[in-house]
Amino acid sequence: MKVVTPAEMSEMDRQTIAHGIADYELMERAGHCCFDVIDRETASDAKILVLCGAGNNGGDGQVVARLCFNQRRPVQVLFVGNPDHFTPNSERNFKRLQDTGVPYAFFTELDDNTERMIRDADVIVDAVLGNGLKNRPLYPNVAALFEYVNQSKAVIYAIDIPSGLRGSNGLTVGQAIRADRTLIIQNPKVGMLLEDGPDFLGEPTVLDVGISEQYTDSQKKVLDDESIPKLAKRLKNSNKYDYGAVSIVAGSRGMIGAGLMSSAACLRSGAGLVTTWVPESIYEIVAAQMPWEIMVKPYTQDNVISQLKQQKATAYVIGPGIGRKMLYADLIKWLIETGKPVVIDADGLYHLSKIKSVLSEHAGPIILTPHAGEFCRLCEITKDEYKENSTQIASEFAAKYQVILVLKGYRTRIFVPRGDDPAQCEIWFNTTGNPGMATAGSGDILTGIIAGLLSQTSRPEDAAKLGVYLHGLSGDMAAEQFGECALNAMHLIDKLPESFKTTKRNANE
Ligand SMILES: NC(=O)C1=CN([C@@H]2O[C@H](COP(=O)(O)OP(=O)(O)OC[C@H]3O[C@@H](n4cnc5c(N)ncnc54)[C@H](OP(=O)(O)O)[C@@H]3O)[C@@H](O)[C@H]2O)[C@@H](O)CC1
Ligand SMILES: Nc1ncnc2c1ncn2[C@@H]1O[C@H](COP(=O)(O)OP(=O)(O)O)[C@@H](O)[C@H]1O
Ligand SMILES: [K+]
Repeated sequence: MKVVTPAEMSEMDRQTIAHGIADYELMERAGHCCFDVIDRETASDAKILVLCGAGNNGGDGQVVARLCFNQRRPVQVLFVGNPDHFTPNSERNFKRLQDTGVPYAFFTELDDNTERMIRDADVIVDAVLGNGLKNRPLYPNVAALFEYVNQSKAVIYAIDIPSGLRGSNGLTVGQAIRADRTLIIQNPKVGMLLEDGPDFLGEPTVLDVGISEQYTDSQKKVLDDESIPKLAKRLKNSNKYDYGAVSIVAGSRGMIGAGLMSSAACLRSGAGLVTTWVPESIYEIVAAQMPWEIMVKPYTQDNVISQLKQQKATAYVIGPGIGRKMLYADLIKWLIETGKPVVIDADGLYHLSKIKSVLSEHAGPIILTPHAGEFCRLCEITKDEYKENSTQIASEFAAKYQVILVLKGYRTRIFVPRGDDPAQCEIWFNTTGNPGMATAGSGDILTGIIAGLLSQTSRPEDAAKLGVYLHGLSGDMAAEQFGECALNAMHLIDKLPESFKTTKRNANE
């Protein structure tokens, strides 16, 4: 399924209409689909209040109200928007609403009457602002209304997108409806998956109203059980060298756990051989704690490259827990020059940010796994610039440097460049994971998983996609067992076997 921007959604609407489905018919379908869900989930005597804007989102709301009324449900409409600005289809539905006899009122300000309407409602349907939201502050009376609605006890259903939430980036225009359920028309919008979007959305359901995603060339897609790549079956006639030898440069004094976690996750993800390189000063203690299967080797600032040269590796990791005291620029340059796949994470990204130009030319695949802060440093942008426009900036970065970018967050995105046009960059939005994973070491484990998979496939992007998906799935399984609060990074490693097994596409091992 594609993820779209509001502009791409509008183009899909336009093309679908141009190809023969009348816009009034589309609105009718959208309203019917929303009504079906609400009708199914709501007690027959629940008092329903539908808030309708002047645009087509409000038109969808009017259809819902009419259908509720026809089913003898207690329903009324509050118009939040100037009726002089009705779109033609809203206007047409307004006439039908009047003919049907649905009770309605016009909102002017938050007075006793509107407060009572909201207080009395069991269900509030938010159809004020949808895909046509513009990035300007709400009028103060509407902002006050939204605040009051958000405090109500009613179950809130948002149609298409919670009003006030920006479909482009998940920021609000200052205030937005905080929905319990969002009934998404046809395709998820980018902003539903980023920043505040998921918290305002509540529980989402995507409704198929017959708008076709073939009418957009959006390269943004949902990464789910259906779309994850498949690992090749292990041949009987194979040995450990067929599944890669990963060299991991990780850990420093005070941060020994990072290397342990990355390495253990890498091993669990199927790498044939894992060697972990640590500074001499922590060698003894790391070696004592490392799983038996993993080789641990010491290095110093002076001999690190010559040491690594002696060990044949099919993929490299640099970063988890390496800190900022030692110098890693030469090592990073050398790793990139080997032409082998390299995963750069955590403080590896800090060191990389000082020598970013080394990315300009590279032969082998590079996977970078920054969280938002690390990415901002790498791109020299502010947090606000990131929030406003992260999808565009990250596409440009991935295309410019020809790297696979794993941009971590609640819904981690994997950017896979296709040529040097950022518009062609594939963006995969992961669907697994939960806030319980916001815990120390969780990222180190992701890096290990990706490296382990990288050593078993010739398609690095597959390792990134599958790694992110399985990491999140392990997190969901751990949250299911322990709850989000008590979830620790090590639980993710414990759950890896189960997540590998239950992933449909890998279950035929
Ligand atoms: N055929 C189709 O296209 C289909 C569309 N469908 C539905 O239509 C929805 C999109 O409808 P849309 O394009 O009419 O825009 P919509 O979201 O109603 O908003 C426009 C109104 O909001 C106002 N407004 C905007 N920003 C504002 C702000 N910051 N603060 C305050 N007001 C603001 C704006 O005011 P104006 O800027 O004109 O003064 C105007 O009145 C989509 O989400 C889906 O539900 C489905 O039925 C399927 C078929
Ligand atoms: N709120 C959240 N919901 C889902 N996943 C999260 C959340 N916060 C963090 N994560 C995931 O946990 C990992 C954290 O990585 P990172 O910030 O590098 O942590 P660390 O450096 O402690 O290992 C990432 O994979 C990220 O996607
Ligand atoms: K809405």
